[in-house]
Parts: sequence; C-alpha cells; structure tokens
Amino acid sequence: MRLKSLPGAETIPLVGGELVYLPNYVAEPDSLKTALLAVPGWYQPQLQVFGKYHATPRRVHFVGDAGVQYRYSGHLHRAEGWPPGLATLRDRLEEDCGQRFNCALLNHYRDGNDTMGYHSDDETALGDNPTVASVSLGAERDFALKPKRGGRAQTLPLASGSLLLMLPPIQRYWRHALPKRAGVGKERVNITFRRIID
Ligand SMILES: O=C(O)CCC(=O)C(=O)O
Ligand SMILES: [Fe+2]
Repeated sequence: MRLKSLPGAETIPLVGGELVYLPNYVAEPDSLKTALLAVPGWYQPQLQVFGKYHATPRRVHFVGDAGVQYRYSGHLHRAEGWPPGLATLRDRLEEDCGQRFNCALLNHYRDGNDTMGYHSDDETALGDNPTVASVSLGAERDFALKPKRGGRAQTLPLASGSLLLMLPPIQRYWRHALPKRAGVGKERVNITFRRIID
C-alpha cells in the first residue's frame, strides 16, 4: 500500500501500528447516508449465542464486486455490485491509498443503543496485512480501541464525513468496538472498505 499524503490527515500512533484520521473526507455525508439507506438489502442478522438467537444490535449490508463472498459474524455475505455513489468513493479511496478495495461492509446504527462489540478485522480472507478504510456518516460516535495484550482502552470520536484508515499491523495487536452511547439520538452509517484476497 502506498498512502498518498492527504492534506488534513492526522496520524495516530499506537503501540504496534497506526491510524490515519481525516475529518472531512466526504463532502456531503448526509446525502450519501440517505442514498445508502435507500439501497435494498439491509438486514439485522440473528446471532446464535449458547443456543439462543439474539438480534445483532445494528443493521448491516454487504456490497462489492459481484460474487465476492465474505464470512463475517457467523454469516456468509455475498456482494452483488456497488450502489451508486459508493463506487465513486471507492475509486477515490483506491487512488489515495494505492490499493484496491473489492467490497465494503455497511453498518447502520439507528441511535446510541446500536453498537458493535470488540473484535479485530483479521479474517484470513483479508490476508496478513489488511488495510481497512472506515468512512462515517451521520451521528458522531466514539470508536474504542483496546490492546489485545491488556492495557487501557482509547477512544476516538468519529465525525460525520470522516475517514479512518486502520493500517497494518493494527488488527494483530488491537481490538476495536463501537460502544453504546445512550445520549445519542441520531443515526449513523459506517462503511468499511476491505479487500478480500482469494
Ligand atoms: O462502525 C464503526 O465505526 C466500526 C465498524 C467496524 O469495526 C466493522 O465494520 O468492522
Ligand atoms: Fe471492525
């Protein structure tokens, strides 16, 4: 990956990796959010935990080059193409990051009660050194990071229209989450652009 020098980018060094944060990457985040929420195919996966089914506390959608498959959170997702508006953003990201992204996972957090638990994006399908590019639209939410070896969690508020690049080898040493924020009444859409290697 050859990262272009992006004006306004802030590098956040962490032990064993780094993040790059750009607050104003998308010019009209609200209209992109509205367009993405209108795309058919959003659903709320049911997760089986100790034999009992629970609804995942957010809605998800998987898009990308037709035929790309990704097993994530116990479900096999199959992409059927890129929604209008997202292909343009992907092209710009590919240009800025110097690498291809062949799919994206969309998450819809309806309000501060919708969350994502601690995990790392380290599926073998992403290869040994994945770069995950995360774009946030709508409500500002805290992104939390915790070292796998133990230690304090750090939080980073993700503004509407921002880009967060999770550069390798961060997924090896850190987990991340989107914690509950009871005071947040507005919705948020997050897009994580990924590259499945087959
Ligand atoms: O919503 C976010 O900012 C995080 C999403 C995430 O970690 C993921 O999709 O793997
Ligand atoms: Fe993630």
